[in-house]
Amino acid sequence: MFRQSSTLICPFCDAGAAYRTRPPQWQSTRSVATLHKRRPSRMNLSPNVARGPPRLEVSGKPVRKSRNSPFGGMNQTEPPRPGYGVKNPISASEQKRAGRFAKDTPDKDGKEPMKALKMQRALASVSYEARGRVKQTLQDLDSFEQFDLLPVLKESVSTQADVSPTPVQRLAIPALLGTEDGKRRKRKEGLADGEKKAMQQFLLAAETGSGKTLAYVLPILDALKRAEKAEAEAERTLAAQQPSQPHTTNNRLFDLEVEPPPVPGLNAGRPRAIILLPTSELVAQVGALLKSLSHTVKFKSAMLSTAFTSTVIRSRLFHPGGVDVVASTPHLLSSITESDPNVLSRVTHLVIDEADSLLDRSFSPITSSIIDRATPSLQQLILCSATIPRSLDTYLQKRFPAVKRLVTPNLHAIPRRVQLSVVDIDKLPFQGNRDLACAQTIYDIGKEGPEEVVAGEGEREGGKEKKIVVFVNEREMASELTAFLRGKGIDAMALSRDSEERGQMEVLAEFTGASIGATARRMQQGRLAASSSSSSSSNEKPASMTGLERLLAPSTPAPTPTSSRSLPGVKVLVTTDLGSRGIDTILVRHVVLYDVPHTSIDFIHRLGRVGRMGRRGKGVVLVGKGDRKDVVAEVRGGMFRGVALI
Ligand SMILES: Nc1ncnc2c1ncn2[C@@H]1O[C@H](COP(=O)(O)OP(=O)(O)OP(=O)(O)O)[C@@H](O)[C@H]1O
Repeated sequence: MFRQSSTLICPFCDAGAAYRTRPPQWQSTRSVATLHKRRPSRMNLSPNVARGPPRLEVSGKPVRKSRNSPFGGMNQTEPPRPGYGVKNPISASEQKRAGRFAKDTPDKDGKEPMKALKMQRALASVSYEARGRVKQTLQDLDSFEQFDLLPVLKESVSTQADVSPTPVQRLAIPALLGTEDGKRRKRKEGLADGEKKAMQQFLLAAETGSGKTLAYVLPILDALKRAEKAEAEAERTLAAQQPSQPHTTNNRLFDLEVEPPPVPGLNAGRPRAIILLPTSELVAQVGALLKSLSHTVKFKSAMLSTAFTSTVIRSRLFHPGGVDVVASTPHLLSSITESDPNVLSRVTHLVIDEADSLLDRSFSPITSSIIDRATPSLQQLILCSATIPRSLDTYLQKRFPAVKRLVTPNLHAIPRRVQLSVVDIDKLPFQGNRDLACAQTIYDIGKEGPEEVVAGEGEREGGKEKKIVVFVNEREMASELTAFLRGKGIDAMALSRDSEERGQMEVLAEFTGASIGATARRMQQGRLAASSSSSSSSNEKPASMTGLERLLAPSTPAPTPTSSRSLPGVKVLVTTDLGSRGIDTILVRHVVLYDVPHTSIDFIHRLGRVGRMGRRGKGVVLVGKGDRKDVVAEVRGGMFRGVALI
């Protein structure tokens, strides 16, 4: 029964008859039933029940019946809204808490959301359509023989890599040679004397460990050798065209014969190609590749970095025999060119390797000034990177809008052959102790079965040991964690900007498998010269010490044998971002991310130390309370699906 102002509506009356307030006979339901000559117990539903309750009105306005009452859901004449009452299997907040925030399922637009990574707005996007197009064009190239490279270069490649070219090499080599359309090399004959071809600009972007170095080194060497040949031919032609002057000679028979002054090496201090790299370690790595190629291709290379003394640097750069290719850090090269601007006067090829680092806010002014000063003679500017951050993308659009982008189909994707697992440090037994979780993870890896053996690697120095790289976000943490791990009986070494530069090459060589013989010896000589010129401090250690001995020597934090445990056959490198860029850690199968990386760029570079050149690899990320579990989940989801991170 509904009370409406002073009107009462009878629930038994089909017509919904209204009565005046408090009629005497409405003392009870029974009396009402009697009034209508019906028994409540035999009540039938009205055939008009589907019409719904009578429309209630107050002062002519409809009144909404509240559903928030025990009978609110009764007598519904319309179906409830779609999905009403259907239990959501996992609510959005539940999913978020569980760290699996619906990243594996596309949203309603069919796009992969990657919401957390999107928030970071770190990487420039490359359309899947463009990737697909590139993939198709690369299909037919499967041998170095198909490239228009000089035969001597093709031969030397077979000593470097006895296999087929990688996608980035298939893409970049023809483009840099100018033969990507299948036509013959474009010659410069059409140019008038002194006229210079417009500088070509390339961005070479491909996944980590995919052979980018060889992809730009081979075409550069090819160009240098061809230019050298062309110059020699031109000189010969010029000499042949010059008329012989017998009369003059006869007339001067009694003149004093004046020898032309000795021409100092024309190439001394004026390289034709320069490769800029962000760290001394990378200079050494690329320098080693150049050195090995120079044995067959015959050219002169020099590596310049602060790991060498100024005497060594000068003697290399200004060697009377000349220098063709220089690998250097930007700061060092910039300071050299301040005092000797001619160093850049003949450069035809300039490579900015790890361009995302070298053109970021900290490096950009110095790198840009080198580009500016080299531009007058430059034929090719090659930017090379494993990631294209948005900042680099914007820089290129503004500064080099004509840059040709050579981007491989798998750019920004961490390969599926790399597995990423997660260790929750808040759970037992770690209870938030990240150091302990890291040590236990290393022990777990150490106790796993033997590693996949790759042909040739077993013979390399230390090839049978397990190599693990641990990445930390803060460089102060590198030495702290190293000391902790040593205390737990783990053979750990630190590599960060705080570490002594001495010994870094030797430390890295244990993880890259690089021959530390000649290169390290040269670096050692450079360092020795430096140390002898500076006042010897009590911290100086004998030069004969190996990298490990140096690290273990008293001036560095000594390993505290607090643990009776030990983990033989495992070597650990604790490093920062310094060790994540470009270092070819080909012997490493495991990476531990002690901290959750700040951006997807860091994820790509750090996990890129494993899974290089088709190898398998494992990554373990330690996550705790304050960490971005959503980011980790998205990266894992992306890796699982084999899609590019954003
Ligand atoms: N065609 C090839 N076949 C097999 N191995 C190759 C080939 N080209 C290069 N390599 C080897 O692959 C390894 C990785 O090469 P490189 O360091 O140039 O990779 P990258 O793409 O520059 O990596 P990053 O982005 O980490 O700097 C090196 O050990 C190199 O010798």
